[in-house]
Amino acid sequence: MTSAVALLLTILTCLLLLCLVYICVLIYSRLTQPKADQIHDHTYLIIYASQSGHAENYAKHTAEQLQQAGEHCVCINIQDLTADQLKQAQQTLWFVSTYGEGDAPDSAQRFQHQLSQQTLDLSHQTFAILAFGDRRYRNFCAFGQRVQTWLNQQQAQPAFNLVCVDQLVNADLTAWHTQLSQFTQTELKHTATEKVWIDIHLKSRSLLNAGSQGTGLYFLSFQVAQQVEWHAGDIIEIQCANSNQALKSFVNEQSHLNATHLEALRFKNLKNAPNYVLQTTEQSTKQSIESWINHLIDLPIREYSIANIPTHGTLDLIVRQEIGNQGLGLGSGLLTQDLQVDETLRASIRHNPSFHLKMQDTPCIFIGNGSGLAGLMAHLQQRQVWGYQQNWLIFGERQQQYDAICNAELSTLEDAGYLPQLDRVYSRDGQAQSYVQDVIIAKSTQLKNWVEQGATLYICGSLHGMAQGVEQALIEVLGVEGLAQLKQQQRYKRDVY
Ligand SMILES: Cc1cc2nc3c(=O)[nH]c(=O)nc-3n(C[C@H](O)[C@H](O)[C@H](O)COP(=O)(O)O)c2cc1C
Repeated sequence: MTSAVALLLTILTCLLLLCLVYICVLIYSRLTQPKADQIHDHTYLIIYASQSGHAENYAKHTAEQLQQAGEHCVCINIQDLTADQLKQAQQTLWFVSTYGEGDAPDSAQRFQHQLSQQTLDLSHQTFAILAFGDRRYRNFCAFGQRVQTWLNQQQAQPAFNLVCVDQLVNADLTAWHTQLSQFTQTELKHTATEKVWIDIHLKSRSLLNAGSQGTGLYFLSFQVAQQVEWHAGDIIEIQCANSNQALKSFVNEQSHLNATHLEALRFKNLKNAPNYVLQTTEQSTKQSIESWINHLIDLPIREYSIANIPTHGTLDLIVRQEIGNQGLGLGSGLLTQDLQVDETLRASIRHNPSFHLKMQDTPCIFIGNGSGLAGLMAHLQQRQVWGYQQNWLIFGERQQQYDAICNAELSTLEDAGYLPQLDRVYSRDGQAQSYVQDVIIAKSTQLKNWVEQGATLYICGSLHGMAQGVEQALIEVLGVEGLAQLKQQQRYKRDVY
C-alpha cells in the first residue's frame, strides 16, 4: 500500500468515527428531550427558567416529590420548551426567576422572543407559577408576572395566584407549598430549602490590591472536608455569623446566658435585638431563653463564586469589601476582617448549572472584572485539567500598578499554553479609559472567528457597567440575532451581580 492510500484510509476512518460520534450525540439528545407525546392528560409539565440555579433546584425537587407520590412528571428547561409540549399539557408548573432589570434569565430568551410571541389555545390547561425574585430590585418578579399575563392571554386557567418569592424567604415558599399540595393532592415537603451545611476553616487571607483606588479585594483560602465536591462555576453560600468579639460584648451584661446560648446566638442578628431581661420583668410572663433566642432574626446568607476546583485541596474565594453607611457589609466584613485564621464558618455549596463548563474541546472566551475573576479562574483551572487549551481571558480593572490581581497564576497558565490569549485592560491608567467591552470591539474579527469555531462565552463580575457593556459590544459585533443564537445554544453564560 502506498503512503498516499494509507493517508486516504486514515482520513476516511477519522471521518467515519466523527460521523458515528455525531449520530450518537443526536440519538442521545433525542432520547433525553421529552417529546410532546410523552405528555398525557395526567402529566405535570414542569418548566424552569433559572439563571443561578434556585428556580431549577426547586423545579427538580418538586418533580422528584411528585414522581415519588406516583404522579407522572416531565421537567424541562424553558430553553427546550416547544409549542407542541405546551399545547399537549393539561397541567403546567412554572419555576421562573427574574434577572438583570426585570429581565428573563438567559435561558428564556427563545421563549420570550419566539414562543411567547405566538398565540396558542391553552384553554384546557391549568397552571401555577412560582416566581423567584428580590424586592430590592425595582421590577420584582417581573418575568414571572409576564409569564402569567401570557398564559392568561392564551386562556390557560390559574390553579391559584402567582406566588412571588422574595429572596427565598420561608413564608413565601410555604405559601407555595401549601397551595401546590392542595392542587396536586399530594403532600409536598418543603425540602428544597434544606441545605447541606459544611464547616469551612479559614487557612489564609491576603489583600490582592494594596494601594488600589477601589475597595479591598481579598483572596481567601479555606480548608474543607475531603468529600466536599463542586464544579467550576458553582457558588458557596456563607451563613453570616457574629464574631466572638461581637458575641462577647452582646452578652456582657447578661449573666443568665450560658455557653450553649452563646452558640445559638452566633447566627442571630443582634442589632436592635429585644433585650431578654427587660422583656421579662414579671415571673409569670417569662419566656424561656431558648424561645427568646428562637424569635431573634437570623443573619442572612451571602453568596460568592468559588475561585478554584476541588482537586486543589482548598476552597478559595475572591471577595471585594462592600462599604455602606454603616461600615463594612455583613458578608464582606465577616470574610475580610472579622473572621480570623483557623476560625470556622458554616457554608453550603450551591450548584450553578447554568454557569458550568461543557466537557468538550471547543474554545472558551472568559470575560470579567474585579471579584468576577473568581468564577473565571475556576474555569481556567478545570480546562487545564481537561487539557483544553483554546482559552481567551479578557479582564478589566482600574490600575495596572495596584490591580493586576492573580498575575502569577495567569502567567503560569500562559506559560503552560492554556491561555493563548490574555487581554488585561485598565480603566484608570493614563488618559484613554479602557474597558473589557472596548477589547471586544477592538478585536471583533478575532472574536467572530472564535465564535465561528464554536466558542462559548463566560461572563463573571458586575452587572452594571461590565456585563451590560459587554452585552452591548457583543450585539455590535455579532448582531442581535447572533447573540440570541449564542444564548439559545447555551454558549453565552453569565454569573453577574
Ligand atoms: C444581577 C441580578 C439581577 C436581578 N434582578 C432582579 C430583578 O430585576 N427583579 C427581581 O425580582 N429579582 C432580581 N434578582 C433576584 C433573583 O431573581 C433572585 O436572586 C432569584 O432567587 C434567582 O433565582 P435563580 O437562581 O433561579 O436565577 C436579580 C439577581 C441578580 C443576581
